[in-house]
Amino acid sequence: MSLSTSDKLKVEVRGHTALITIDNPGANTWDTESLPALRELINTLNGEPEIFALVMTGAGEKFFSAGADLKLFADGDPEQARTMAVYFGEAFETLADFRGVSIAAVNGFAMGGGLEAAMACDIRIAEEGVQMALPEAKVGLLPCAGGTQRLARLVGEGWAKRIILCGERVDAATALRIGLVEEVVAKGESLTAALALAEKVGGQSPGAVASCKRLIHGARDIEISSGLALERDLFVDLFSTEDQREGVNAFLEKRKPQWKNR
Ligand SMILES: C/C=C/C(=O)SCCNC(=O)CCNC(=O)[C@H](O)C(C)(C)COP(=O)(O)OP(=O)(O)OC[C@H]1O[C@@H](n2cnc3c(N)ncnc32)[C@H](O)[C@@H]1OP(=O)(O)O
Repeated sequence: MSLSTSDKLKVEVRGHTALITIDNPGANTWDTESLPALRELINTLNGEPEIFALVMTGAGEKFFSAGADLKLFADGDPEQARTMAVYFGEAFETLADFRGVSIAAVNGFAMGGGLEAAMACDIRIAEEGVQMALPEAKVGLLPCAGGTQRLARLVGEGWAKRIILCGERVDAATALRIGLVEEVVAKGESLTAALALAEKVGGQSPGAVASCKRLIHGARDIEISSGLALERDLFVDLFSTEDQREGVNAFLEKRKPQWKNR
């Protein structure tokens, strides 16, 4: 049984990692089929105790994703625009809240909603030569899939303004320098690098990882005193899980832990 409800989103499970490939012939654009499918897929993965990480990449060599299918905006229909904005929001917020670790293997152009998908992931690995942009204003639109919010948080307001307000494209080296991606690898190597990183997640307690992700995300929006209090509470909560005892005892017994995700 396929975990995906759309042919435009291929899924393959490799160990503890779900490999998601955006596969919409042309430019791997997002549309009214693939966005709800992504949201459903992440919800399904959240219920799969054996899945600790996901890797997202684009089919082919040229595009990670060129963003929204611009054909959908040709009529200037506000209702259709709202539908798309809601689909984007629901899909990428669900992706950002994925219980495990998400890694974007940016193997080609990441434009508009394509870059917004990558930014909704926890970590981005880009290939030399790829270009990234939020060029929505060039076509009279604005990034409505988290771009104005996530880019500024990742790279600061100055670079977010250069990229969004000036329509500047960044290459992989610049993206690394400004903090838009965490690693740059040779052409054709992003998937291997992303899967290798995802493999490392498999060595960590999934419950502890989920709590840490919640704390890191919360740190953006709450007072540090509240964040520190939540950190203590979630630390104590781990002691109600089997994996906490398994992790510490495996270390003391010099063996690999067997995570049960509970
Ligand atoms: C909330 C989200 C909003 C959004 O995401 S709005 C969309 C934001 N994205 C963009 O504006 C990117 C648009 N695409 C481009 O600017 C260019 O592509 C690239 C610079 C990425 C690559 O340029 P090049 O190498 O010349 O390729 P090519 O011939 O333009 O693209 C191959 C085929 O893909 C189609 N395509 C590319 N992007 C989109 C798109 N976003 N929506 C619909 N079609 C797209 C083209 O038209 C063409 O098609 P054919 O082969 O039939 O001529």
